[in-house]
Amino acid sequence: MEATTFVLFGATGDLAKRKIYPALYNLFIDQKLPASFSVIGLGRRELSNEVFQKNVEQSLRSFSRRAVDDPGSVKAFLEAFRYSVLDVGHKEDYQKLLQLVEQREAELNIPQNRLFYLSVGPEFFDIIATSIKESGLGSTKGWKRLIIEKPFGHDLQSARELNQKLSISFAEHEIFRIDHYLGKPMVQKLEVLQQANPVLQALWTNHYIANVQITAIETVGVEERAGYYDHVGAIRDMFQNHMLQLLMMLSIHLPKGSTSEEVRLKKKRIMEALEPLQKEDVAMNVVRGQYTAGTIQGKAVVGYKDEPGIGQDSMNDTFIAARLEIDDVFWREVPFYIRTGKRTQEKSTRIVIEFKEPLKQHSSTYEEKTNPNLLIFEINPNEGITLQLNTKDPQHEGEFKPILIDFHTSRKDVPEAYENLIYDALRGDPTFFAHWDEVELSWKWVQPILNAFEENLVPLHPYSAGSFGPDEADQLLARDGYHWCTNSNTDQKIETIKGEQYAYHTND
Ligand SMILES: NC(=O)C1=CN([C@@H]2O[C@H](COP(=O)(O)OP(=O)(O)OC[C@H]3O[C@@H](n4cnc5c(N)ncnc54)[C@H](OP(=O)(O)O)[C@@H]3O)[C@@H](O)[C@H]2O)C=CC1
Ligand SMILES: O=C1O[C@H](COP(=O)(O)O)[C@@H](O)[C@H](O)[C@H]1O
Repeated sequence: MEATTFVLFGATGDLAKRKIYPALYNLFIDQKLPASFSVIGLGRRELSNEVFQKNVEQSLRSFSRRAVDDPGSVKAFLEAFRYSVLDVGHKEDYQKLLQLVEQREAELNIPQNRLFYLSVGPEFFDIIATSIKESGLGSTKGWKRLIIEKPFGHDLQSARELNQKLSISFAEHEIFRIDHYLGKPMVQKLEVLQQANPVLQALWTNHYIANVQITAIETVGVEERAGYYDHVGAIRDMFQNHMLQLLMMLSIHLPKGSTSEEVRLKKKRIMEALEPLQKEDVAMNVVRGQYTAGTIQGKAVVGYKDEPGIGQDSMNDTFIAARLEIDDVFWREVPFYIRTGKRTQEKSTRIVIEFKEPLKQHSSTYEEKTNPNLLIFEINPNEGITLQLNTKDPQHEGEFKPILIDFHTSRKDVPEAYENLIYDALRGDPTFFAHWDEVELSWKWVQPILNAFEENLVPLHPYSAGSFGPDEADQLLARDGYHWCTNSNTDQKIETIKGEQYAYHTND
């Protein structure tokens, strides 16, 4: 991997502390960083290099999945870090930064490969990109890349404006838009699993698949993010980006050896084939909810309106469920159900594929006793794949009973999303970053929903914290004869498996 200078805007912030430093450290331990690597952290507050390095070390101790117990490794890692004060609006700070970058490049005798990571509020993306160009930081003899955090715009128009501004300073192939769901190992495996398994390839169509359910629910509430979250809600925070990316990754068909360009093109095709919603149809296909007081894992929690920083009149959505259809030859008439929400009963990110039951109409007894075949991709907090099949139960007069074929991975062996993504950006591999075309098409699809919410055309359903969202989200599926497959009605009885192994379980 080529020697690189990693320039981190927002080096004193929460994301840097919790995700970026631990990811860099884990890559360092795994020898996945360039041999010559320089990090320059930026923030408004005055810090010496020593204090900055101490802060980074503290973040490793708090958040790294790897042990931080070898003083030699920790020291070698921290030696790469320098700090410079920068206020995004101060031109002279960029000149100071340029001098420091060049000085470090000279000291380490490395080419001018510069990776700029914008871990700051979205209001600064534009000015930083422009200043990188104007200050000369972007005029390198090597390559330059820009990693940009979410949110990418607030709606279709603002996303287009932001992209237009960024494109003055960086070409599309130099922009790496983070969607951390694309860095999750199981999401990255979806592509490989399909390419490497003819059985999955063969089944991946509307001939065999009855419906697809994509869930990302969490027990946490708004936490300390009222200022941000109350303006975006679940629709912008999760649905427009993470959930639609999961839908794209699941539904693309990829031949073996597909390039990153082909992956992006296929994802774009999916978004283009997504049946558009008219504003007037939103209420039929989208459910929005807001949590009220309840109990989560035995603990009483307040409702959204009583959270710090949220007003009693807030109409913000903390839960979204939607029914979507992809109008292409593979997926026509297969409903995709998506739901995401805060303060639900469990933390679970998963994709469930429910298979059709072609013989169902021919035998009433068969119909009564079997369960649908399910293929479940567990993404978070556990990672695994489960296939639910039916077999006969000799102990119960030959009744059908579901069995689960199950593969789970131990969490400590799984790289964090940010590790995968930073590693890819260092190598210049854009496969698991959001291309502008996808971002624009996602906003385009979501825009009528935003408009319908704005005009109050969609009821905001209350749901108790600790539930699975409003009942209306269940009705979305019930109308088509389906129900959400949750942990409690599928694999609740799978034991936790330590290490990486295959297992076979019955579900009785
Ligand atoms: N935290 C998270 O879990 C996630 C965050 N994100 C995104 O990552 C980005 C960063 O978030 P987060 O770390 O939580 O934010 P924080 O508020 O914790 O940190 C913001 C950073 O920006 C710096 N900053 C603020 N104002 C200026 C300025 N005028 N000039 C220069 N630097 C400035 C701060 O430095 P200082 O105060 O020292 O000046 C600080 O380092 C955001 O876009 C957020 O949406 C995305 C997903 C998850
Ligand atoms: O991007 C975000 O994601 C988190 C959930 O991420 P996960 O990796 O824990 O599933 C969500 O809590 C947050 O609101 C959102 O901004």
